[in-house]
Amino acid sequence: MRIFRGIRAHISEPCVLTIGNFDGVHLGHKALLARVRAKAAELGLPATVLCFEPHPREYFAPDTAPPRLCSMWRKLALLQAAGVDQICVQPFNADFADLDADTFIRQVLVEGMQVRHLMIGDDFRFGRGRNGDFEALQEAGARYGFSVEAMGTEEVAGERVSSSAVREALQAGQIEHATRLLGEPFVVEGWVQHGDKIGRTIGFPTANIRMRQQTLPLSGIFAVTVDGGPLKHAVGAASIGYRPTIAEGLALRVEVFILDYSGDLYGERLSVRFWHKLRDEKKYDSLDALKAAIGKDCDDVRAWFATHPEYLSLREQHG
Ligand SMILES: Cc1cc2nc3c(=O)[nH]c(=O)nc-3n(C[C@H](O)[C@H](O)[C@H](O)COP(=O)(O)O)c2cc1C
Ligand SMILES: Nc1ncnc2c1ncn2[C@@H]1O[C@H](COP(=O)(O)OP(=O)(O)OP(=O)(O)O)[C@@H](O)[C@H]1O
Repeated sequence: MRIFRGIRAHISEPCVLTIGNFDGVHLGHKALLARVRAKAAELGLPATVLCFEPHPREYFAPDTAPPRLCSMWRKLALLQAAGVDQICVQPFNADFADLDADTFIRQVLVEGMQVRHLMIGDDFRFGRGRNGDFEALQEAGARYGFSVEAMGTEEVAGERVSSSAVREALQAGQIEHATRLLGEPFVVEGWVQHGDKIGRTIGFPTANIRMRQQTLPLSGIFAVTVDGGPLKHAVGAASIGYRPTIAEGLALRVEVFILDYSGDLYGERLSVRFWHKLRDEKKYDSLDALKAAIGKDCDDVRAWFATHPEYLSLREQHG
């Protein structure tokens, strides 16, 4: 898969194109990408994605933009797995945001990307003030010689699949629903770093995952599986929170206690898959009370996996 930064960076081939943020690469995105890939094969052209960095909402409202579902690296890996041939990552800056719909079509789609067929979602809007729509694209396509196709809405149980819906499910603790929308469990990936080494003193040493971002779309205590280093589909209890029992005002921490494992994971890169939320984080009166709570969490994790055998086949698929 080829990756370009910016539309003027030598995309010299005509292509079948789709555009969007693709945060999380959920089932709606996957359905759209399957259509793009099929059309690209039919026309003998590369299946191409144009996405933006930062996301437009992060550019316009950095303080209120929602947390990302995945890192740029994971997005690229998921797009590659979906059969995309090339990706153009366009910096979203003041100049780009200011392009009106006509200029966007001419400079970006026609001259920059050399689009021959454009596949978009049913709600796609573009250009300054989000003024451009499907009709504008069709009209321009007739003028410039490209075709445009809008994909019908991809739904799961009557609900439109969207990155926002996945975020809302995660925020509400409806992890199984997020899994249905994504088509696989939500993942946090990162390197294991040193924590405060309190966990081992209460019998629950944890792998602390280094996070780049300071916000995540979910919080609390979860049943998870962990892959990476020596671990393959290891079962664990994960905590995403601020550890109020230890002190006030601590930074957000993602940590996992891996059941039935003892060993050194420092410096390993782990993927933590979230299957089920057990509870919210709590401030306990003592470390003993915290220890008892984590012990119960581990029992609950075992019980959850024991009563949900379907996760076994899913973790084989997505491990
Ligand atoms: C399954 C699990 C549940 C946890 N629940 C809470 C909690 O409810 N409240 C809290 O303050 N900390 C909670 N923690 C975080 C602990 O405070 C943390 O693991 C401990 O401080 C060890 O930190 P360290 O890895 O830096 O040594 C939880 C951790 C795990 C693994
Ligand atoms: N459920 C869906 N059905 C059809 N097309 C979709 C669906 N979800 C997204 N798309 C399309 O995929 C492309 C990329 O989507 P994008 O990531 O920008 O939006 P989204 O997933 O709807 O996220 P958000 O919730 O932030 O709006 C767009 O063309 C969009 O219209």
